[in-house]
Amino acid sequence: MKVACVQLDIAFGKPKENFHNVEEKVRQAASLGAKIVVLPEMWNTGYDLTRLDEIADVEGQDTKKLFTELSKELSIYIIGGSVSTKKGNKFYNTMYVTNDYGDIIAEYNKAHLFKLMDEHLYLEEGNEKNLFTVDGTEMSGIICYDLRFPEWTRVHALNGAKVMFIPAQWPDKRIDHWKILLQARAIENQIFIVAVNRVGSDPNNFFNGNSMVIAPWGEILWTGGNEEAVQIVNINLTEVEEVRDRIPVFLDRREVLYN
Ligand SMILES: O=C(O)CCC(=O)C(=O)O
Repeated sequence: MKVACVQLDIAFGKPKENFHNVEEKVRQAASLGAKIVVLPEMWNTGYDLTRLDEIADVEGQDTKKLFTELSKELSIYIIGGSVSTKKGNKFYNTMYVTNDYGDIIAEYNKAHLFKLMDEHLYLEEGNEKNLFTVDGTEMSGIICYDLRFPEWTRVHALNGAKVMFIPAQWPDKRIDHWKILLQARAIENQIFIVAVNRVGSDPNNFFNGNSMVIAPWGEILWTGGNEEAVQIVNINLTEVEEVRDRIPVFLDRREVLYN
């Protein structure tokens, strides 16, 4: 299955520019043969949180329109990273997922808000898991800081996810944590991890990419550099069962000990 990681720079607080860039890159990914296209976190506005009332996507309308149209036209799944949304009078960090017919098959609000970037002051946290099916295979998506909570990844794996997508705006100063945690989550859950970080900078942080695709045995299939990139990576889904046969972690769990 061909997955495209779209590692983007993001224009701070400028949704129009970002929509333009995203459309161009998604088209490029499709032309390279991608079946699934993955975007980074909060790509519409960046972390321009004080202006959300002006710039967040109201009810996700603009994002949903772009994704449904592109997915249908190009016959691709879009794992839409995330966008800042306004739903009712509240703001969220929201992932939309569309299938290759242009239907929205998932909508997820980031569950763990990141205090170091003031998310808790402006955004509401989500309370639902995020599971969806791509060509018959169960997959899932969490967002950035969610990665630091192994129980959150585990609960998705226990619910059948064989691939986990993780869009992010993870700053360069903690990029070692990003790489190690991604690899650990792949190995401990015996799943594919497809993690897409942004590049560039905003008024508070520098982002050096290092998007990653990791196989269930822990092999790193691709690591991005620190510039924009549209990278196709082929993942072989049968590896999940092969790895689980080799070391049957899920059969050996002792649920009774964990509460
Ligand atoms: O956990 C981290 O170090 C980074 C998290 C983050 O940047 C985010 O959740 O937006």
